[in-house]
Parts: sequence; structure tokens; C-alpha cells
Amino acid sequence: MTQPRREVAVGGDRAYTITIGPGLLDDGALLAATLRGGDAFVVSDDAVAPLYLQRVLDALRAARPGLRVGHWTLPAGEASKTLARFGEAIDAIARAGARRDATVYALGGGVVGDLAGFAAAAWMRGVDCVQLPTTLLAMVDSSVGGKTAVDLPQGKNLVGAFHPPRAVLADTATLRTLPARELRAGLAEVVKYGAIIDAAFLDWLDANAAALLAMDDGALAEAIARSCAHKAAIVERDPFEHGERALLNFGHTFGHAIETEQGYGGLIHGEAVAVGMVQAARLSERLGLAGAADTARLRGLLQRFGLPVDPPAGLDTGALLGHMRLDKKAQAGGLRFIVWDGPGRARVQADVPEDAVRAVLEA
Ligand SMILES: NC(=O)c1ccc[n+]([C@@H]2O[C@H](COP(=O)([O-])OP(=O)(O)OC[C@H]3O[C@@H](n4cnc5c(N)ncnc54)[C@H](O)[C@@H]3O)[C@@H](O)[C@H]2O)c1
Ligand SMILES: O=C(O)C(=O)C[C@@H](O)[C@H](O)[C@H](O)COP(=O)(O)O
Ligand SMILES: [Zn+2]
Repeated sequence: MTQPRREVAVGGDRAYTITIGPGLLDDGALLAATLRGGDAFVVSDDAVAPLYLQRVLDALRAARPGLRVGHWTLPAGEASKTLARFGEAIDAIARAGARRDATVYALGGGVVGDLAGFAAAAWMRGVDCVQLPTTLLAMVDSSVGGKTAVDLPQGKNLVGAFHPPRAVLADTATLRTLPARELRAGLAEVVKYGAIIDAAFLDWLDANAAALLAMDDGALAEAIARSCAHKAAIVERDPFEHGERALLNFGHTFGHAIETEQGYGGLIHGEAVAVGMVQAARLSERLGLAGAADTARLRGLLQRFGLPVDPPAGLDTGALLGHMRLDKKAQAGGLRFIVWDGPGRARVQADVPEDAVRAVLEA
């Protein structure tokens, strides 16, 4: 049965709608409704573009005759989320002659979304960006909330801007071509919402794990909509991460350190977050917060989703701690972590002793 379209509203100064459903990329009217002026520029990667780029270009051109449409594609994968590729994107947008009322479309996963979003934020000090996420991870997380960035060798997402999208159109039919490893990586960020704010969602994920892994349309649509609703509510209240938005970073201090230390060529983001959430749970145990049974349950659910739960062998503890000191949550007072009190309950903890972190890393 064809899934109905669902909508999640993101309120605030720059409100927008997340539309979720199959076939959105072919809906020229829906795409054209997100245009402000006469220029569209589509950014994608070289795995997604052969599958979906032409459809988006055709739909835009058909819906808006006379539209100037440019496009640019980067090599797929995290290793492309660099300042150098960002420069290439800007160069391509400039060569296309995109004007101040142009719209940049980010067609792909979180790498494309973060880099294209940053290019849109920077070009002429900011043009519209429409997110067209094609991975589960991008649908449930990266396309929403306006964090855009590229990585540096020193750390993840260190250069970027807050630039909320004008719209998010999540065409769930694109998930049919997503590699299984990428589907599982997206499930890690879905589990994150249950862990930090919605214990009932964790129960639902437990009950629906098999359906999600089998890519049941209804289960996926429900997981995406519930995740987006959680993220929308948080970013609406705290768009610039002055407070509760930091909870969305659960598992990320550990996870980002792993990704950085592996040179963005080892675990993919969702996998690193899965490992990081288990490490954050262990740290919380050490601080007298979550219980061992809570950690075991989180670990078990992530394992059911086929995700790694232990860090890769051979990583240097000192190097990982070094990356954490450059984490964006760190302050003059020291490291800050998202700690866990058990299902649905997380909070920001300042001044976490490095010894406790080291003990988790060396366990
Ligand atoms: N801005 C945010 O709030 C936010 C949130 C979470 C993650 N992120 C970032 O997102 C990135 C990870 O995103 P990701 O997991 O989507 O990875 P990704 O963008 O690298 O995509 C994963 C892989 O799947 C391929 N792919 C994408 N869609 C496909 C499809 N429908 N069919 C076939 N192949 C497809 C891509 O080409 C790529 O090889 C990281 O850089 C992470 O830091 C940002
Ligand atoms: O939207 C947020 O806020 C998040 O933290 C979502 C994370 O899943 C995402 O990986 C984000 O890119 C991390 O942001 P950063 O500020 O730690 O780089
Ligand atoms: Zn993340």
C-alpha cells in the first residue's frame, strides 16, 4: 500500500515544513513551491546523482519553464566533507551565475546536506537551501535543524554555520536503493531520540526492529516522522544550541573523536554514534547515573540493528582525548558530555573528569 504523505512543522523565526513520503522527487509542483527566484542549483554526490539527479532536474524544469538550473556533484563519502570540496561547490555556484534569490537543493545524504547547506549559507552571505535527503540518517536528523559544516583533519564539523533549510522533502522511495549498512547507520540516530527523550519510542523500536530492518514502509515512515517531530521540537526551542539542543549530541563526543582519529575513512557517522552512545552510557555509569542494565539494553538494541557497539581496536586514547578537547561542547572549564540517566533521560554535564573518560576509553 502506498504510504500517505506526512508533514512535520518546524516553527520559529525561520519556520519550514518537513514533508515525508514516496515520490516527492518527481513532484515538480512541490519542488517548484520551494523556489524563491529564477535559479536552482542542485548539489549531489556521485552515487546518488546517477539514481536521482535527472529526475529532480526534469521535475524542476517542467514545473517552472525558464528556470536556470545548474548542478554539481562531489565524490560520495565523508572524506569529501572538506573545505577544499566546499571551495569547489562555491566555484560551481559562481560559474552558474546563481543570484541572491537562488535556491540550492541538497540531494543526498548528510555529507551532501551539510556541505551544500554550508555553501548556501556562505554564497552571497546566504541563499535558500532545500534539503532532499536520500539516506535514513539524513531524513531523521541531518536535513533538519540547520547545522551545516565541513570537517577538518583536527575535528568533525569544525567550520560551518547555522542555516535552516527553506524546506525538507524526504522522498522515502529513495531508501529502496540505500545500502544496508547505511540504513543501519541511520537507525543509530533514531535510537538516539529514544535514548535521550522518549523511552516509549525505545520500546517501539524494540518491538519494530525486524520490520525496520526489513524496510517495511509503514515502520520506516513512522520512525522518520517520530524522529523528525522530536528534532523539530528541540531545534524550535533552541536553534543555536545554547541549551537543550546539545542533547542531540548524545554519543557524539566519543563518536566524533573516533571518526576524526580514523581520518574519516573508518566507521561511518551513524556507526561511530552507536559506539559513542554505549561509551557515553558507560561514562554515565561511572558517574553514578545510568545503571548497568540500562547500558546493556541500549547496547542490545543497537546490536539488533546490526550496529557496532565497541570501539575499533588500536585507537590511541591520548589522541581520542585530544580530539575531544576540540569538541564544540568543550569550554574553558573542560569537557562537557551528554550523560544519561536511563531511557528517555539525558542531560548536559560540565567538568567531566578526564580520568573517567580515559577509563571508559581504556575499558
Ligand atoms: N547537520 C546535522 O544536523 C547532522 C546530523 C547528523 C549527521 N550529520 C552528518 O551527516 C553525515 C552522514 O550522513 P549520511 O549517513 O547520510 O552519509 P552520506 O551522506 O555519506 O551517505 C551515505 C552513503 O550512501 C549513499 N547514498 C545516499 N543516498 C542513497 C540512496 N538513496 N541510494 C543509494 N545510495 C545512497 C551516498 O552516496 C553515500 O555513499 C556526517 O557527515 C554527519 O556528520 C549532520
Ligand atoms: O542537530 C544537532 O544539534 C545534532 O547534534 C545532530 C547530530 O546528530 C549531528 O551529528 C550534528 O552534525 C553534530 O553536530 P556538532 O555540533 O557536534 O558538530
Ligand atoms: Zn549525528
